[in-house]
Amino acid sequence: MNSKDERVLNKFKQYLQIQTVHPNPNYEEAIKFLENYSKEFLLNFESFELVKDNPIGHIFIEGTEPNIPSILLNSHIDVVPADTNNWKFDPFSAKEEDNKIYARGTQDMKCVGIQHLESIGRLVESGFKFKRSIHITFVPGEEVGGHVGMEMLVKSGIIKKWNIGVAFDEGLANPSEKFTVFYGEKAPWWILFTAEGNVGHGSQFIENTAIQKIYSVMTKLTEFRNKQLEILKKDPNKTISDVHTLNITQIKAATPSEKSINVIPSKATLACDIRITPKKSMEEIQKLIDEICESCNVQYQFLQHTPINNLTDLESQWFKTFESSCKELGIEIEPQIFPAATDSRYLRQLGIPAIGFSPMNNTPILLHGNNEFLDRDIFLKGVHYFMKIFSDISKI
Ligand code: MET
Ligand SMILES: [Zn+2]
Ligand SMILES: [Zn+2]
Repeated sequence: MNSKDERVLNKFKQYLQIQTVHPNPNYEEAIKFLENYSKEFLLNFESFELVKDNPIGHIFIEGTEPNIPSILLNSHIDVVPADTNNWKFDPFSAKEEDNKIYARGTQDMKCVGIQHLESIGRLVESGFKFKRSIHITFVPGEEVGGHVGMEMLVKSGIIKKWNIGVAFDEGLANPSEKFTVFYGEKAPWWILFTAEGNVGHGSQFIENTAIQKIYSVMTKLTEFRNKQLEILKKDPNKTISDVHTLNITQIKAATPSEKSINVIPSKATLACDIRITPKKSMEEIQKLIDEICESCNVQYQFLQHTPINNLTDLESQWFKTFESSCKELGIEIEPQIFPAATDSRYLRQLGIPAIGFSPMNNTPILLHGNNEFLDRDIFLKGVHYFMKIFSDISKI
């Protein structure tokens, strides 16, 4: 192991140890860490807030042709919670066993954040001159919808100002020898249904209660969910990205006093997480929601809505160059549609081709799961892959 590799492994572990976990991510410490790390490569680092207490880290390297479209390397700083009781080690200790580093964020996606910075830092250090300008961003809030991070970067006009030609963001591990690359993703729609209904004594036959209405909503949503699963199961060539998914993730109803089991509450809510495949029209889903609201006499609101879902053109010069870099590296890639959501959707909405790539082959997909880990050698190889990919793509 050479000293550069030792160093980047330590950086990776330090970043993992910073508790940027919801619901109270420590962004301040992460930004300080990223700033110091950038300074070691003499990279220009700034941080700014578009939403209070949600800092965005930004490294800018001006290209020798600063007016042609630039390259964006984006990662999110935040991670989802981890239930310590179900882990082998403390999920924020970054403990290593059999060459595997265990921590929340090893796969999703602190690995990629470090790899972006380290690969660009090494190239700059070696005297490599980028033709295209490079923007590296570290954004908050991806795991809770991206509203305080990437969505704001887009809405504020900053992304437009940066004149981005191509963006890189997260992907997923692949348990085989191959690497998965994402050229699109499902559109997340998070919906909150609200029912209001009759109240009364818990001993009576009260009609049209809020809970009965929400129960009907649940039945209809579950029917839809089961139909999608059936479509998927029937055809062995289909993957989860070919169908919509739907999960009911919250149900709430109670009188203000939870002890009052004999009082029928006036209000009930249900939240569901729908992921719409870009292979089918969104209209079908909107119709389903409207039909449910009409027939069950409930209201709805979007907690998350992606009205446009663009794909990255696999024939574009950007993707073709990425593909040929991988070929030269001797790694095989499998282009796919991301089954969940990433910040790439905000970029693709602007028509920016985004490539979702987390270089993790021979690795089980453990994002958001227990004992999330990444092998140290796979992580280190990723730095080299990115060096080649970014230097190639900056030349076109
Ligand atoms: N990446 C997370 C997910 O797909 C949060 C994105 S916001 C819909 O669930
Ligand atoms: Zn992620
Ligand atoms: Zn995630």
